[in-house]
Amino acid sequence: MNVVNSVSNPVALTNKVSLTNKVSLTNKVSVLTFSGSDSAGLAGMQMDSKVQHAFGVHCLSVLTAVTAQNNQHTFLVQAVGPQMFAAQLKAVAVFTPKAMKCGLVANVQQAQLIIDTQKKLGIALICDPVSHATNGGALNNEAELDGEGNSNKSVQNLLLAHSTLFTPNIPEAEKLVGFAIKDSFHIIKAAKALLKMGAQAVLIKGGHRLNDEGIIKDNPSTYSQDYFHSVQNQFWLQSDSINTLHTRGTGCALASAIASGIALGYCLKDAVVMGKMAITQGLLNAQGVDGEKGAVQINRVPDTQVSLPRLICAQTQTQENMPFPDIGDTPLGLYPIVERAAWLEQLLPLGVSTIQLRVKDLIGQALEDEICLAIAIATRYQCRLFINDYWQLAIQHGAYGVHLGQEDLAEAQIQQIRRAGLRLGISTHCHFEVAKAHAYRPSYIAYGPVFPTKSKDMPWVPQGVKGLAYWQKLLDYPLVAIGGIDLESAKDIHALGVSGIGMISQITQAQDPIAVTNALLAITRS
Ligand SMILES: Cc1ncc(COP(=O)(O)OP(=O)(O)O)c(N)n1
Ligand SMILES: Cc1ncsc1CCOP(=O)(O)O
Repeated sequence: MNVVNSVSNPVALTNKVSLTNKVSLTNKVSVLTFSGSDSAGLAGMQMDSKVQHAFGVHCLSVLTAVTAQNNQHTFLVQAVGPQMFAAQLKAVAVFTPKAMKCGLVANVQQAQLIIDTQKKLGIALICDPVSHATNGGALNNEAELDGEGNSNKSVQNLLLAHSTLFTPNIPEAEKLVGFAIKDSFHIIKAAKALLKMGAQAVLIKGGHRLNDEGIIKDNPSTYSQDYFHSVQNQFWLQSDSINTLHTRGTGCALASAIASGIALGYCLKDAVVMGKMAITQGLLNAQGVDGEKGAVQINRVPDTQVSLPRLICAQTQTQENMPFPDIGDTPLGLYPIVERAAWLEQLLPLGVSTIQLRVKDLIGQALEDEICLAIAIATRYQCRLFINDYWQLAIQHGAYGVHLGQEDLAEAQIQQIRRAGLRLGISTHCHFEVAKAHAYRPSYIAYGPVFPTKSKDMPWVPQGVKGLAYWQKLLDYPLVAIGGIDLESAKDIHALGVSGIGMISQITQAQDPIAVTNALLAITRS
């Protein structure tokens, strides 16, 4: 089934409330997990269970095999027999999992039963094709596990054809597509081939094997990058490489983190970003065990900016890898968003230090005149004026900055804005968009809607104060809260320590905009 297209609630197509909001105190959602047991406790079901627990999700555990392995050797692998496999499936049938995850699948019979279960439940299947442990030992080769003579390749082909998301690394993808993957073009070609073979989406884990030019090389490169491909979305997730020995269990952990995100109600592309964040943070926290090589350590929902990948898609323009200029030492504070320059004459004398001109109904000379007038007033009051959308006019007339939405990013010449020395603010509404904004290194990130808003049609679930708190904790960028904020809620939002509070209607529709602005300024200065 297609997570992206088949969710009945249209809101689920785009985003959900934050993780902090989403985890219910009285009931957990579950992920139906099919994996092997790893005697070293570094991968397999042991890792799946830990990761899902970290996300506040319950791990329903159907064991596919028992493996006797450590970091050096795989001693023995025994598939769980058909009777035991069926009994486990029967036992977990009382639950109503929200996603499925499979790792090591021992044989075609198991694969078929997993697929039958997925069809019956109609939930997403996140499939990590496991064939070898990091110690090099085969985990589901045909001789040991499949008495029917079916090869591992047929197990993977079967699962691939029914996966909502399939997450091979490069060697695993190479085996399935039948050609060598040597650069990023081959990765894209392989992703397309895997979709043709039936997967609804793939995430090819390039890991350390890609260098800056997208060419695979043997030495660890400066960053790791994974490629996501579905019919609707294609993007790279790029993170700085982490120098650690303790990398066991990353494949299992990634698929489990993504399945957890789906179970919590996030759409696939957000769950994939969350999964990548979990791995990066988990590698930074990784530890050895008794002096032996250890595993990625995921013990909480990812909550640091260093874990956030840079999301690069076709529309992302070449990066100069330079951040946009900062907004200075003074937080953005109260950030009114107005449609005419005349508002600046009213609000700036009150001490408003950041404002946005968001004109939606003018074109040509009238638009340019409005922008010029706003810049002149803002300059007089030394106020930080951001121009919404019209970046060329903002550059031409020397505005302080530009604010762009996600769609505008594709059309604007970002490098021109950067080279002209203007600040850049970017709107975001979910993990996917925050990771996309991060690739531009903007001056600030705006996140919303915090509450329901009447000022703009928005398909996004309002995040609430808790959702915003998650991003305020995570991001090092100055954060602007926006959407449905009023005098009362402004206090709670300010208390989170956000840099700015963006507002349209509370000021522009107020009976007494001056009084409201003064009251809001008192809050943001407190
Ligand atoms: C501070 C701030 N945040 C968000 C927005 C919304 O911008 P955008 O997504 O470009 O949508 P429109 O404003 O163009 O409708 C904003 N303008 N300012
Ligand atoms: C433009 C925009 N972007 C996210 S919410 C929003 C509208 C904010 O307006 P209001 O403050 O009236 O809710």
